[in-house]
Amino acid sequence: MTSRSEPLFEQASEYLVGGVNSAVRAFRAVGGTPVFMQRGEGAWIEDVDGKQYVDYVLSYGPLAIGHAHPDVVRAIADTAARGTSFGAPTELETELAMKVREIMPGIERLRMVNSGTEACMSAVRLARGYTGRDRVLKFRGNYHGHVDALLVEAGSGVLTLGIPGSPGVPAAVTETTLTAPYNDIDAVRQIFAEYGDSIAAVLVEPVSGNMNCVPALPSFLQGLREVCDESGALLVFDEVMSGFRAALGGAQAWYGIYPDLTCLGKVIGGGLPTAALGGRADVMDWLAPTGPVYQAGTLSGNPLAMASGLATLTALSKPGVHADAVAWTERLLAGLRERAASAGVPLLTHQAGTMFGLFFTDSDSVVGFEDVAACDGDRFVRFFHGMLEAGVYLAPSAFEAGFVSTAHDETALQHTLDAAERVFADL
Ligand SMILES: Cc1ncc(COP(=O)(O)O)c(C=O)c1O
Ligand SMILES: NCC(=O)CCC(=O)O
Repeated sequence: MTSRSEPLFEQASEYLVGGVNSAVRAFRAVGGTPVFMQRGEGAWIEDVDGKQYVDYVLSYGPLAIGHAHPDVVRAIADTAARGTSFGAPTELETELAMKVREIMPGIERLRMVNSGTEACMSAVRLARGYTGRDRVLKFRGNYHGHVDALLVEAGSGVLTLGIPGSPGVPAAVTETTLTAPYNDIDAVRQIFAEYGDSIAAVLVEPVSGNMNCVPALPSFLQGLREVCDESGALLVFDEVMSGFRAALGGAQAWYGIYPDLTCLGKVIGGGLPTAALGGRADVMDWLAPTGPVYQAGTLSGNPLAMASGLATLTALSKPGVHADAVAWTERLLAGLRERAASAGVPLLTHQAGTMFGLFFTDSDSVVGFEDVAACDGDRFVRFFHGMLEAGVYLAPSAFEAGFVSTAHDETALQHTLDAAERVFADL
């Protein structure tokens, strides 16, 4: 079947690098042409040929209440009609910050930024400024945006495209970056025994969503909290993905383990470009203008993004709304496991609230990058294309997490499970 996506992609590739504006959108790992989309409503997206898909990418996470939610569309339109940006404070910025603090009480003070990358970049600078130390520790397979110092053994597109450490990042910049295997607290303790006095921060995805979906072991996060408390390093949870998803209050609420700083992104903007760094007021106040650590942004706290984020978090935090989406995700995964088992396809699933992971493996435990890499990649590629053909949109990589929204309903569930039953039969 020829699709309008093919000529559009060919044309795009003449003008845009690789035809895309984010490396993960290319179909390099699965083959074929990226599908061009033209609209979305609720759980569904429509491609340029008019074909409909149940969407489990949701713009890589932000659309927690689905596409084009009327509250979000109205909030953006009403705000835009009054002006799109001022370079001066607006009430909306405080309103969104208040909403975030209501949902995540550990976050006393925030700074709005434009992307998850910026939030993580500023977290590293702030931690270094606050502690007067240079080193940071991150984990293999975790992704914190394309921050120079953090593009070391990173997940997401770095993994998918097999780019080990990115050219263009000077060795001097990553000399102060230490890495350890995810979920391995003994390795962390060894690193702290050697470098503890010079570590400014430990950055971790408390639910890793960039090497497929791998939740941290509670003992691992607890251990990180302890080593940070003992050594004076700051614990930074990168909740760009897990925020408002692992639980409404993020992974920190899910585990009951609280970081010093939190990076937020994706859902906080409800599909418009905003993100935030937040945390303990005494640390956050080291940022300019109250403190000496410089941070700024022309469009930071943009009114349209604030309005979109506020409408999204308001709808999502109504009683039972997030919980219903979590229950829906459970039914999705149970249905997929049941159908895979009937077809004799080994399938392990992970769930963290409205995030999920599918692993084609006989193993009953996936806790680190090596376990993810050992899964059957060819089977994933066949599964991906089969589901795409059947009208189910998944990320084009076995190293990405899946996402569910509050708009995913019985129709979407049945459509997905019927598709999976047919696809599993041919795997
Ligand atoms: C955990 C995590 N941190 C940081 C980022 C970077 O966010 P952005 O793509 O908005 O720069 C992402 C996703 O891209 C992410 O999943
Ligand atoms: N897991 C991948 C992402 O969350 C980011 C998407 C992107 O870089 O476009």
